[in-house]
Amino acid sequence: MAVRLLVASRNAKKLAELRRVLDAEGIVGIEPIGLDEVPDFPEEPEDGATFAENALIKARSGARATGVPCLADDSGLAVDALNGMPGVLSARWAGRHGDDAANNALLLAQLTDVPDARRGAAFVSACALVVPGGGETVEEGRWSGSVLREPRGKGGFGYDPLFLPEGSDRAAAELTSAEKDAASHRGRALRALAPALRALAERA
Ligand SMILES: O=P(O)(O)OP(=O)(O)OP(=O)(O)OC[C@H]1O[C@@H](n2cnc3c(O)ncnc32)[C@H](O)[C@@H]1O
Ligand SMILES: [Mg+2]
Repeated sequence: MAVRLLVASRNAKKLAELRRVLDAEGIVGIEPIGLDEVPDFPEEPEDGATFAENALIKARSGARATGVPCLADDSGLAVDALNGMPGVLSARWAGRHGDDAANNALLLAQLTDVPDARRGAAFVSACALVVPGGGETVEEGRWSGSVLREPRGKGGFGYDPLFLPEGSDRAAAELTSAEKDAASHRGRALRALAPALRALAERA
């Protein structure tokens, strides 16, 4: 029988990406379930200083509350000219959690006078797996690029319309899902976690 794996994200588009990458990895014996399939539990504040700490906060609380192995992602955009911010504050950069349009507008305004040569940035994802009684694993993935001067494309979510991946002539929001997953911070972090997920499936 398959091991249930709670994929703990309240961001529907991020959740879809996580499920897609898990699917593509073809890990036999894992059945991903969402937060809507387990009883409600209180959310803990994502107040860690790093993506890895926050990913662990989320995965630990999901595993503790449900007794089910839990996978969580914490991610964001680290902009060179802003000393790595918005970073762990990416989801609420303009003040209101998850307001992508306001976050993008504020980021653009902050970078108005930053020349093209200094608009470097990277998406970072930390993916954490916490198994009750079975340990914790965290893997990080990075996707380097730069911040555009105006939004382009309708795909993805968050800062994707403003992110030009290194070596690409299309913004992240102009890529197909498969193209984004192959290159993205989240795709890389989750693929690095695949051995731990396979071990979990085999243990059961
Ligand atoms: O914590 P959960 O419930 O998973 O959902 P969230 O949206 O709050 O997720 P985070 O706390 O990890 O914040 C991540 C933010 O960083 C940005 N971000 C992360 N990955 C991104 C991606 O692939 N493309 C564009 N923006 C991204 C986007 O603004 C997200 O809201
Ligand atoms: Mg969050």
